Amino acid sequence: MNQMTMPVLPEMNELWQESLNWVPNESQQQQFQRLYELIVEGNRHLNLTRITEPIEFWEKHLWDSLRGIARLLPANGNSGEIRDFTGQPMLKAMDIGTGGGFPGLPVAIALPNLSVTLLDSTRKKIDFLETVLPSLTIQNAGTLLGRSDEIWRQPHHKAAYDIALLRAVGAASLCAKYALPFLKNGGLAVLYRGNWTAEEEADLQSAIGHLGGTIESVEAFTTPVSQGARHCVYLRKVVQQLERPAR
Ligand SMILES: C[S@@+](CC[C@H](N)C(=O)[O-])C[C@H]1O[C@@H](n2cnc3c(N)ncnc32)[C@H](O)[C@@H]1O
Repeated sequence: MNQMTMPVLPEMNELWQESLNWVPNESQQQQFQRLYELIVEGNRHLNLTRITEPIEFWEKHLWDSLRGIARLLPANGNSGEIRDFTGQPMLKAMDIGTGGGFPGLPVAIALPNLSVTLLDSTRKKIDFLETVLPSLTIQNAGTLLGRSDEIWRQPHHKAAYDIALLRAVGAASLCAKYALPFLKNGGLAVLYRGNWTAEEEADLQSAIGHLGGTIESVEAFTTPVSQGARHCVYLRKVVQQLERPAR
């Protein structure tokens, strides 16, 4: 298989359907393919990812990104409104430490009604993403340069988001400290993890109380091609934080 040809097209539709009960439409498939090409190209100048083989890219970047928000994916490829547990529409997501755009870019492609902010503290990565967005013709994502532990203090970012996504940014307790200040009451943080231990959960539990967060669920699953172990930890923002989060 040509390195630039990613098997996102019909070959993978069965796997999308079986594993996520969702199949990208043709335009989303083209955007995934283009994203793959742009990441492979960007990797020549920037250290974006070690994952560049087509199937691995599909599994560890596309599928993995979408597995975390599987509960929000509309069935049968239509782009329905996303609602939170109170029935309010979920409109704004923040991908904290997005790097080369994961999980935020696949999420923005899959959920066109969600507005996704791609936040990273590394200028080169944000500059790269600035070139990627027009190439993908994504209207519902934008970039933000800065550190999460500083940006959240700005009034238009504080408690302003419905969803926070964090993958490979640090310990779960640190991710929670980054995420919860951005969330509205009722908002959801998705922590993408590999293995998950009782120690991590205890550490997370003790970090989130004063930030107004609660562990809603922990989902354990394996990836559909290489059967790698994964966990997604879902945190719910239940009250406004009582103290300033630690840096
Ligand atoms: C290992 S990369 C992970 C990238 C991507 N989330 C992924 O899963 O492929 C971690 C990224 O988080 C960024 N980062 C770490 N701490 C951050 C913070 N407090 N605020 C914003 N970005 C941060 C780094 O610059 C880096 O690009």
